[in-house]
Amino acid sequence: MEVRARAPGKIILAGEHAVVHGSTAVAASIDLYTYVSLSFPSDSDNDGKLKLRLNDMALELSWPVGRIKEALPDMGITASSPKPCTPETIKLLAALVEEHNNIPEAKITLAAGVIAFLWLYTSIQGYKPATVVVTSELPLGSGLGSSAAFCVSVSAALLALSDSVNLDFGHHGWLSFGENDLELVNKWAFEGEKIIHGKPSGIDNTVSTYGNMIKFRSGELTRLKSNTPLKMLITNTKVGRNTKALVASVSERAARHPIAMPAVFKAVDSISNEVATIIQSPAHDDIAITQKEDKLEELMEMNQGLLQCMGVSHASIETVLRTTLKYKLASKLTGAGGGGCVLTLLPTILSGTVVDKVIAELEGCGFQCLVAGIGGEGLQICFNASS
Ligand SMILES: Nc1ncnc2c1ncn2[C@@H]1O[C@H](COP(=O)(O)OP(=O)(O)OP(=O)(O)O)[C@@H](O)[C@H]1O
Ligand SMILES: C[C@@](O)(CCO)CC(=O)[O-]
Ligand SMILES: [Mg+2]
Repeated sequence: MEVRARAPGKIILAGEHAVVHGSTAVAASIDLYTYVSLSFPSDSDNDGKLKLRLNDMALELSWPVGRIKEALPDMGITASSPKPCTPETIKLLAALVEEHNNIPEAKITLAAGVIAFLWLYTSIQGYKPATVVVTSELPLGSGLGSSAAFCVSVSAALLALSDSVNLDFGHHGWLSFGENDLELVNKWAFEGEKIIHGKPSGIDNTVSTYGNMIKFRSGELTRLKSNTPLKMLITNTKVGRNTKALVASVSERAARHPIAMPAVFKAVDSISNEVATIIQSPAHDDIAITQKEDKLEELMEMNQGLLQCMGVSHASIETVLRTTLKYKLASKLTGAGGGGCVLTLLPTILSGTVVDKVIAELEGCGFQCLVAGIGGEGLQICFNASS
């Protein structure tokens, strides 16, 4: 039996970073997915190994399961009750990653993802030999939630072949989890995100699990019903960055300015709440749609200004902002910033010719543009009984 899971990436429309400090944020899933397949070997091809193939990194890692068992304290399988990985266990897992696999220096940020994988695997499936293959349509480390999509799809595949969820194994095609199972996947994915991000708010794994558009504050999810389709241009500056380091830098700034920074976070909270209200407000004609879009553009610009206050913008992001402003279009960074991706609202009345011109100019700067579908399906799985 093989199971495949797919979990989407996301954009944050308002509130990144501030959400880590208790403010509201608004996020939507995008139609780019990370896929994970999990299969257990038959008796004849069981070589006693856990194999992890990371297609996006062109890497195959493997460990004898006996060695994993020997290296870790006896934790037992805790699939139905997610728990955090202790700093001591992270060290043991890091040593296992180093011991059996030479991750090239250029791919070293990958180690945190592999440690998260091993934590999820051993907690949910124990020490069974298996093959796990990961492939993603998302650019990694660019602000589109690749780490969350990775943690959600890995957790879902592992749980799907455990006794802790209730699924129809005979179902053909993509299948959604029930509410309780979604909650379990989301909790495990959050534990994985903690290993990769240090101090995640949980918004990325939550929007990847549930899909659509959400408002999120202090771990609380509110599903939003958008009344008008939003079209966003996503520009990848291709400047590499690391969410863990950026989240830590904002926390350090907050510690240095204990009066000023909470005021910044509070302003972001008001912006996110206004964005959520506008998104859900009815718009029956073109004039109302344009009015909504004008307000959203202004709020995006205000949010970007506050992200600059937090110190997470970057010269490449400023270049995208200046370029889109020439066409009177509003933009903001999305995700952790420091490079990565920028969102530009494409108003409904904007002509295709202008969109083409903006894209050509941005791509002329060496950036990569994509127009992704917003607010689609969250996590789904698919069984392949024949394998
Ligand atoms: N398809 C994948 N294969 C292997 N590792 C992955 C994959 N996707 C994500 N990762 C892990 O996640 C890390 C990137 O996470 P990071 O949080 O820095 O960026 P992001 O999630 O893309 O952006 P953001 O958190 O701002 O939305 C990678 O270095 C790797 O450890
Ligand atoms: C920067 C951040 O706010 C969003 C990253 O997509 C981190 C988080 O909320 O965990
Ligand atoms: Mg991430």
